[in-house]
Amino acid sequence: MPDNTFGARTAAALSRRGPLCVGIDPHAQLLRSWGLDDSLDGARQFCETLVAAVAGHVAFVKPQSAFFERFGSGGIALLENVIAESRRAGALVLLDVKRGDIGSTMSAYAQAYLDADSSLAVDAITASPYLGFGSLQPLFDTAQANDRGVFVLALTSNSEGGQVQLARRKDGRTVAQSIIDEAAALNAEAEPLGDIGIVMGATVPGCKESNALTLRQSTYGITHNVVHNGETAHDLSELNGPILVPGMGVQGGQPSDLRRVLGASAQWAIPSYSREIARHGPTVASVRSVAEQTAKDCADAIGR
Ligand SMILES: O=C(O)c1cc(=O)[nH]c(=O)n1[C@@H]1O[C@H](COP(=O)(O)O)[C@@H](O)[C@H]1O
Repeated sequence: MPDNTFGARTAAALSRRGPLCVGIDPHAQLLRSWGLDDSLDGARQFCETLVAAVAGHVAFVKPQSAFFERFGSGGIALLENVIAESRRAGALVLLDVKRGDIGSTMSAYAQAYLDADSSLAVDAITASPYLGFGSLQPLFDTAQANDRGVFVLALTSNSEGGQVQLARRKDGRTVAQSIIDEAAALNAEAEPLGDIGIVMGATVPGCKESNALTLRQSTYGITHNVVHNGETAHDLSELNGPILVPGMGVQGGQPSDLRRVLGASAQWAIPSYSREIARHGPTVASVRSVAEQTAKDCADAIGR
């Protein structure tokens, strides 16, 4: 297996730099809390500081496209700059765009974000499988041809996600489990890791392994809730791919949730923090220091 695949580059980055993804979300409230205007200029200063603080130190940075798109063409130019500077500093860039459309349109998104010739080309993007997992095939094909990756939403961190993602299919699996299984099929036999990641929020119910652990403790008085979680609990044991874990920090997720949600697959966790890290700005030193401490806390929790 060539060293240059996205899976191989991810495994190397997690070993070398530790398990952390820092979100770059030029959010109006964050800009104001840094004493900046909620304007393109403010966003530029915010991004320059974050990139200087973390892109040479953490495994992944994750700009969220919407926070750039809101400034129009100037915002897209800023995003291009963030991508180029972050990659130059050695971070893998995961662009959070959550694209999901019919296959022919997905080919155009693939060209925009995963084709090496595009000015917006990144190492990986997030994608939504809710027009059908197969509709994402053009992304998978372009990613493979360009040594890039795709992170497919499985069980998201927001409380509304379960309405769709925990629904049961006729075969008894949850929709989320079927997405995990489809990703696993694409990653089968890849070494050291496949190119197709999934997204699992830190705020979701535990995986089968951690539920088994909790059920064993049921003699000590654990509630019905645990049994219910057990029924919809997911199984990641065959995934063989990286797992983006948003919902950390401000949304309530803690490093200890990594094992609870991912079980042994936590070794491939990429815990993602946006506001929780950025709120320590506006200095490069304060942002870098909290990012380094957070990466260490996550590594300790995972046992990396
Ligand atoms: O794909 C994501 O990054 C994502 C998935 C998810 O399930 N939940 C989630 O909050 N996110 C993103 O993570 C960022 C929020 O991170 P915090 O500021 O750390 O809460 C936003 O950019 C969200 O779009």
